[in-house]
Amino acid sequence: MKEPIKRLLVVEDDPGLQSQLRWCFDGFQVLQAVDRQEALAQMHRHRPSVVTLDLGLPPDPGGVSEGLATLEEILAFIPETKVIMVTGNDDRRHAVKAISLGAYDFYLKPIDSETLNLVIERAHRLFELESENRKLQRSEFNSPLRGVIATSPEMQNACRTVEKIAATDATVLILGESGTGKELFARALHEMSSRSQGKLIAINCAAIPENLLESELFGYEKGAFTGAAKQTRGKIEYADGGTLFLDEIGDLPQALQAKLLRFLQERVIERVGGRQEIPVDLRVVCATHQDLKSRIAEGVFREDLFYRIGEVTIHLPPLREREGDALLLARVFLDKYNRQMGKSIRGFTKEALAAIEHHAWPGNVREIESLIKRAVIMAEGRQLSLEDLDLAPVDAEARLPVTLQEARARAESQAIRRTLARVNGNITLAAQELGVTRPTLYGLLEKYEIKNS
Ligand SMILES: Nc1ncnc2c1ncn2[C@@H]1O[C@H](COP(=O)(O)OP(=O)(O)OP(=O)(O)O)[C@@H](O)[C@H]1O
Repeated sequence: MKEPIKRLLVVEDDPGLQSQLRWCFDGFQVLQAVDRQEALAQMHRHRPSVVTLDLGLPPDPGGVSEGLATLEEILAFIPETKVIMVTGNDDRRHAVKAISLGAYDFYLKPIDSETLNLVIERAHRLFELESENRKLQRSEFNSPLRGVIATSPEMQNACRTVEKIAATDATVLILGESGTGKELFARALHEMSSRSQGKLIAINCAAIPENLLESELFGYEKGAFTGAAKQTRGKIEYADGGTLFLDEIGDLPQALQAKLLRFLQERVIERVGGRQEIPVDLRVVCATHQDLKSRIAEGVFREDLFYRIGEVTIHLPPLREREGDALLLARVFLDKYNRQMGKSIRGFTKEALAAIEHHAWPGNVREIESLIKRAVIMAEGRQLSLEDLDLAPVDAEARLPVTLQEARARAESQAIRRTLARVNGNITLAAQELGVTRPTLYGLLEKYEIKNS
């Protein structure tokens, strides 16, 4: 395999140093720039992994303001870039400031090419390691199904079911609230199946008026009804060899339920106004957000059709019941819209993370995606905040602990409060129940600021 090109950008306004630096790096394609504008143009064009940046650049060659501003703009554009500040000896203080702004390292003039080579090689290796790591993380996050992002056990299970049944011809029923990914799963199932060369034809049974749905699904013969000017194939015929996705199957009118059942049993259709039986070979995937069992109890959905379409049933839980998925989706969508809109927002504030975890997400994945998209467009800071997301803050008590230490502290303080409440504030009894000495318990009350009244 061809090695990727290693690119280094040298930002230096001194022509002597510039030509010295041009030739001293083995294995790198060296790009050059003399000021901020050129440096950013090179960043946009070549995206180098490492940049050496002179702190004193025109129009402020004697100061540091232009060097620091260039550093900030490079990092705002590609935060992962390894920027090495090249400074004079008396600039040490400013070099440290540059590190606090996100520079990778600094290097004091005069330049010793051998040492600088080592520093740059190491920076490049770190850049590569980090980007490899990011790729691995992404593939870990991504389930085996294309486009499906999930980490919760419930969703991993749903993905495994799809993998298992993809190669079969089983009719599949996908259940879940609106926005949980039913259509996404239907598409993934189609793509993994042996019918992926065929078409996936989707039809929303709730969106088409009842009198049109029959001819839409089954097609019609010329003259079947007023306006039927020519023979027309229906969606089922179009899906021949592929997959038919019937969304909102709970809304299928009863007359059509009987007709669909017949098709599922006999695998032939008759166009509206026709007598000829036409064989069609396809897989049917249905979805609904409704509770079909209660639709059956109400007498509006056929029980025999329910069993026929649900040879395999996949439940997609609402987002609020998927442990860890909301945060993961938020991060992945932030990444996606950062890239799409050329922004470089670095994650979320702590409060925003807690709110994302606790929000009920009635619109599920669709809601979280559009929220993050809007926030990326509107946000002005480096991180997305509660205000950017327009989410309600979570009170500290309910917030999930972030570190193990926090988790332990929270559990300890909760146990103490509960025990004290149970024993009516009796310290001796509480200490006994909790298995600690009285002095230890007093210490803990102080630590967690618990008032024993
Ligand atoms: N696990 C997921 N990973 C990534 N994107 C997802 C996931 N689940 C859903 N989405 C995205 O969320 C949006 C809504 O998903 P989809 O249309 O599949 O939901 P649905 O359950 O069919 O909704 P409805 O019942 O309203 O038709 C789509 O843009 C989809 O790509």
